[in-house]
Amino acid sequence: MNPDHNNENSDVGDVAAERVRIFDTTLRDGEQAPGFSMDRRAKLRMAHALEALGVDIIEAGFPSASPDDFASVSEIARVLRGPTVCGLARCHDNDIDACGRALEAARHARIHVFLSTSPLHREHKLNMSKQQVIDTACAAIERAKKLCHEVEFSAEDAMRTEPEYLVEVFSAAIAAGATTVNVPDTVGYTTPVEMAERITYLRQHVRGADRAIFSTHCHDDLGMAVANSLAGVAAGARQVECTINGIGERAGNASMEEVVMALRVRGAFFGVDTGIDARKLYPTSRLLTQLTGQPVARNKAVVGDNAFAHESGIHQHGMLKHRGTYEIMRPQDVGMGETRLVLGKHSGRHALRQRLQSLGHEVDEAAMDNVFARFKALADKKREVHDQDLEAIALGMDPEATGPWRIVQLNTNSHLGGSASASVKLTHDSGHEVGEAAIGDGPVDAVLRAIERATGTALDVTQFQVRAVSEGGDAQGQAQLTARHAERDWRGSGVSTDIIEATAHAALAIVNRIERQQPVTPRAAVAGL
Ligand SMILES: CC(=O)SCCNC(=O)CCNC(=O)[C@H](O)C(C)(C)COP(=O)(O)OP(=O)(O)OC[C@H]1O[C@@H](n2cnc3c(N)ncnc32)[C@H](O)[C@@H]1OP(=O)(O)O
Ligand SMILES: CC(C)C(=O)C(=O)O
Ligand SMILES: [Mg+2]
Repeated sequence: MNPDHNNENSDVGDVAAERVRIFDTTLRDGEQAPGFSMDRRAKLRMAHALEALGVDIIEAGFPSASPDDFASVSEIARVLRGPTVCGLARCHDNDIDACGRALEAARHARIHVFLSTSPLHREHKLNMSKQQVIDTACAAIERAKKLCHEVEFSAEDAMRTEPEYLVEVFSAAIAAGATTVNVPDTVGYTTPVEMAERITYLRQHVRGADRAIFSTHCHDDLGMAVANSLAGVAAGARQVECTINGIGERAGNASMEEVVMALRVRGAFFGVDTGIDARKLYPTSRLLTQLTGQPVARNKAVVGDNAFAHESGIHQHGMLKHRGTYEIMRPQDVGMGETRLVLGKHSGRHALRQRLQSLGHEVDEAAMDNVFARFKALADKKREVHDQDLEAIALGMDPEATGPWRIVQLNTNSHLGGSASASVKLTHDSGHEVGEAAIGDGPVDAVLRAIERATGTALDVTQFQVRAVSEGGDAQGQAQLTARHAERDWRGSGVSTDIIEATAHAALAIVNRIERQQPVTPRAAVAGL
């Protein structure tokens, strides 16, 4: 690789710019954690999303780790034209050369070499003296520099390293050609005050500090990764290493969405911003959960399901008066759709009335007490009260009623690589029994079709989710279905040790709701079965 070919994206000379570079390591540190491995296709998909998001540097992998990681880094380097593509290397000639080869086709490339500097790591892991660490790091940086103009050096376990020694390490690293010096809190041990002090101290004492970007790389073992990264920025760090959803070794890395939104929402406090298109944060987070199969917690900041959802009556009342009472950013700012006022046992009359009005039900003051009491009674039993439940209450019907349809028999048959068939026998409260069979793309589809035929109710399924609600081989599965019917969304759920049966119960719950709220002549009655 020509070491000068990527000069145009160089960090050097740009130190004063008040923009914080976002260095994404989802595809390296993020996928290093158990359960988060991604294959080449998944990594490439993620890399495109990160490019669209506007990250400055993508750490695409560790080329020496495996042939697939090498191939992933090469491919990402070849296809991405915007961000700098970076590969990680130990201070080993083979690692550095492999990194250089993997990045050959990159428009903007960076080799990231690292070596531990803390006493614990020097003594027990590397068996190196202080001077050997400096010499090894410098030799590695010089080798990398011959392959690539941009070289980052990380002092692994920097926050447990003697500060004066760290000054010597970084001074030597910059003299050897490092353009970014990274200060990792590898084990998530530090605190925000210490991080700010350390970055300030290093910027004051490292020789050649004005020729390099100082960077943070924080882990979340004590839940302070984002706070520590922001403290580093406040003290002058101009690169933050982070990951989508905060994935990474052990408890993870600093979460990109949190860092980015903190810098944006508290822009006046920090006085710096990033180049991230924040409206793509949520879609990118969702993509990662799909590619890894690892969901984020409901209460995760910025991208969790509850980040913009309110169930408590007092908060809902405030939100109805002024959004700013309980939200410091809008869900739209991070690409997440609308704020949700979820009705549950903590909700009050203001939110209930507003939702009923939006559903077309004006409830006068006299009737409201009764509607509210029925709503609370139901909410005590259910986690969330849905629109259909509210409609039933508003119409004076029983939201907990079951039937009229019930399952008597269910059989499914599926063949590997082929279609599946299902047959159902249902009874109707009117006394009729009806049996139907259908084929489909898999047993779930076949069962849904058989139920549609048997009940005469068309279900256009828009969402389908199955999750375990207990543990072990005999775990209960809960199926949740949302279906479109008569221009409305209808929800139903079913629980069984057999997920196909759970699905059938969920579908029937929807059909029953539709029938109870919009009484139709059941097919059984029409057919006279
Ligand atoms: C803090 C971090 O996140 S560091 C990055 C961690 N990521 C990974 O480890 C993922 C990828 N790693 C791998 O696939 C493998 O560990 C490989 C291919 C890199 C190396 O595998 P192996 O050669 O079998 O070594 P192994 O992983 O068992 O041990 C690590 C070796 O690297 C050495 N080492 C560790 N860090 C460095 C470094 N920065 N520079 C030079 N050598 C290092 C260790 O001392 C040890 O050396 P030894 O084999 O001479 O005892
Ligand atoms: C390789 C380095 C930057 C790292 O991941 C760490 O120290 O946590
Ligand atoms: Mg790390």
